[in-house]
Amino acid sequence: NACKLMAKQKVALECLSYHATASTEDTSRLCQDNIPSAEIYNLYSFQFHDFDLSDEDTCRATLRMFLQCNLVEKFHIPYDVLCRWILSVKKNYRPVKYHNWRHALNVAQTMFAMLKTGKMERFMSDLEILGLLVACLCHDLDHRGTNNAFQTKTESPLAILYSTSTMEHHHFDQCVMILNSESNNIFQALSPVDYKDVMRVVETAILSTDLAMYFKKRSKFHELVENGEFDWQSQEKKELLCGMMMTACDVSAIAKPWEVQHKVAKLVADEFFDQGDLEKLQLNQQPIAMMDREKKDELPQMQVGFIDMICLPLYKVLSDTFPWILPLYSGTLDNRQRWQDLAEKV
Ligand SMILES: CCCOc1ccc(S(=O)(=O)N2CCN(C)CC2)cc1-c1nc(CC)cc(=O)[nH]1
Ligand SMILES: [Zn+2]
Repeated sequence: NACKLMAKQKVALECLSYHATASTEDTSRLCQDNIPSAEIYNLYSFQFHDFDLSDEDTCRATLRMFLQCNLVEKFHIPYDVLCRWILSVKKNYRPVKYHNWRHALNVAQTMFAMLKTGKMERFMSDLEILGLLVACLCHDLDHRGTNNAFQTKTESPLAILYSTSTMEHHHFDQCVMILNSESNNIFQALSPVDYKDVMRVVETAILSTDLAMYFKKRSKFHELVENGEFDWQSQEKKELLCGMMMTACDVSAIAKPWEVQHKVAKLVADEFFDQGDLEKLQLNQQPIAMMDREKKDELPQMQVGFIDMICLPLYKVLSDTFPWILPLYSGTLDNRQRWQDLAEKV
């Protein structure tokens, strides 16, 4: 009957999440590790990159960020649960060229730097800081290296489940699946009210990483900044600010020193080109220029467009209110010149 079917499905899901979560060995190893300082990992800097970090270092750096924000004490997160959760999140990223675990780490580190070095933490409650870090680490979980349009075009099961912000709903789903897995719930000690609130922060933040949502919300955000909005404490305004911060972190590779930006842009391009190949072969369709490796010469000009359309306006409006994140604006401006020079050479 239906109850038995539901029970079977529940068991199957738990079994699935069992295999999707970290092993006991990996967890205890990370648990015993000594965790280098935030300065050793350069976590306070807007120029951070992960190129020299081993996989284990990426997990230790993530632990260090939680420790620096005192989140373990404030929310009574059992240390072994936090270690297991970090490893489970890492395990649920696929080895695609760009939207992998290291992208998630970089996005979380930019959030950490915006909160600390950018002094934005003063506008955030501890619960919001916890939710934002968790959202950054989980925001692209189980990404397949293909975008929302591709899910729709191929009528993938995900597009049938979610017709808008398809991938972003799936990323949040995966985040919930991990939290509901045995000894992976870092929110286990929170009160029911706090649990509901932090899950709302995480869900809103992850869904706001759909660039289509960013375009919708940013005019409202500009309006608030123009009117000299300071308190940012109303629920609606806070969610708007958190959404803008998530996009700022998600695209922050554009603001990194040129050597870093150049390497990361190649990873982005390679992943886009792989999708373009799939569209040509699987769908017999001509991909958009951004995903067509025959048009790689147009890449520098596309980056200038990306900077002008998405990145600079966002970093400008954010740094108008939060001046200490200006390095994101200036770093992007420097890279704009580099891409412009390359665009003129071709
Ligand atoms: C580097 C390979 C080319 O990369 C791009 C090409 C075009 C544009 S776009 O702004 O014109 N635009 C974005 C919205 N799409 C719906 C339509 C196309 C953006 C990028 C880009 N995106 C990211 C975020 C994943 C990172 C990055 O470095 N570059
Ligand atoms: Zn992302």
